[in-house]
Amino acid sequence: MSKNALVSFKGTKNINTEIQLTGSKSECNRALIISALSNRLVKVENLSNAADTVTLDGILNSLREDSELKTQDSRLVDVGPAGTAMRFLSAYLSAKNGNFLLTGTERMKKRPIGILAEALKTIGADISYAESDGFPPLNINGPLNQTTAEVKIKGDISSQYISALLMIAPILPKGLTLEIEGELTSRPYVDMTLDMLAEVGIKHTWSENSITIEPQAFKAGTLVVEPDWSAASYWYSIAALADEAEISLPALKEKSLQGDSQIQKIMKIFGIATSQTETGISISNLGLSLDTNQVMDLKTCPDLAQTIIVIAAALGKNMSFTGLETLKIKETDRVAALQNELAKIGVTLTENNLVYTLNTDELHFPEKITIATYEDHRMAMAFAPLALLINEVEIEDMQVVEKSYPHFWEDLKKAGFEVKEI
Ligand SMILES: O=C(O)C1=C[C@@H](OP(=O)(O)O)[C@@H](O)[C@H](O)C1
Ligand SMILES: C=C(OP(=O)(O)O)C(=O)O
Repeated sequence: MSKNALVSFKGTKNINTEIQLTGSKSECNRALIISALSNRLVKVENLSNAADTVTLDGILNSLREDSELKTQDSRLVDVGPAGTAMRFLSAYLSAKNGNFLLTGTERMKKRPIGILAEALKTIGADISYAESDGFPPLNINGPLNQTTAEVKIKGDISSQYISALLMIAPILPKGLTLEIEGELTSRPYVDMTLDMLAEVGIKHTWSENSITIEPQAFKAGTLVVEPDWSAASYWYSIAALADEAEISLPALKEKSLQGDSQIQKIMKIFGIATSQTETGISISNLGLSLDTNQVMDLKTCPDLAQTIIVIAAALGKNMSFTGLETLKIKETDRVAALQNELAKIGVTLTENNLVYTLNTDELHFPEKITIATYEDHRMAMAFAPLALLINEVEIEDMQVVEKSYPHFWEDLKKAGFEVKEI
């Protein structure tokens, strides 16, 4: 039986705390794949305890043991709800020797992968869809026999397809040239992939829409993972909804590989200041609010969307947002989930020509609300800070946070929230 969290905050809403966040799951999952591709020449430091990272690490370790046993049977590889693991392993396993059935949760079977699978087939991979065309599970028979280095790939559905291909490019006999068609979504994640590859000696060229990586060897080294900026965003939310806040987040860097570090800039409009300290970053609520009458484009930081939209709603800002299209194919349809749950505080989020606008004219805070989480960690973490404004916030299926931030509830308690498991 899954448990719910009953979250409340008694007394003055002053938050003064230091929170040690776990490593970025995006950086970790790249580091693990790169380490495996380099035959462990590349080491990883500060591995996250995010369930998605633990899952990928476990899979890569067991594949390594299996390959020592030289099993010929098809191996079942189950990533659960981990999108990056599904996409990165599709490419990784295509390049490896063996037969695999790559699968995940029921939701994973509804998250498209056809663009990546077809690109892999173009370069010579042997992949077929085990259930529905274009979706996991995938049958993969590796290693691929590379026929071409050139592949066109749509950029506007998920950047994970592109990162997956870029990581295997150095070990392919012909390397890869990806021609990205349409607008590239979530671009900072592609930059992160290329930056991490560069750290271990892999060069690339990016000219107009084409990224090329020649066959080349990984250099020995250690990829040190920074704490997770997407997780940090919930502390910005807490700072914004509190009366006063001073929160230290050790080991985070103002200039980060993670695109979600742009939360620093975004939150200025809600009066939250960030400063780099010797040990990490520190955020504080200055009590000022800047102009929120702008349309905010979230295409480069989709994982911040729920945090920012819930903050704006709770502060009564009728803001507009663009770049939310990809939210529909994440852990849940995040737009629908936001619409359902914001309705519980009288807020609507409506779409017109791909512009989403909040209407907070009927905003109200009941004594208690119960938030459904739709198997989405970010629904739980984006809504829990409302306990600073609402006496009791019940978050359904509290363990959902494990996907990226297993200590979330413990950290809330540390900051003075009461969290009861019910
Ligand atoms: O490459 C990555 O680590 C990620 C890319 C993004 O996905 P899309 O590129 O599908 O938007 C992001 O939402 C996801 O949480 C992690
Ligand atoms: C979308 C996410 O993850 P993934 O695509 O890796 O499942 C996320 O963490 O918000």
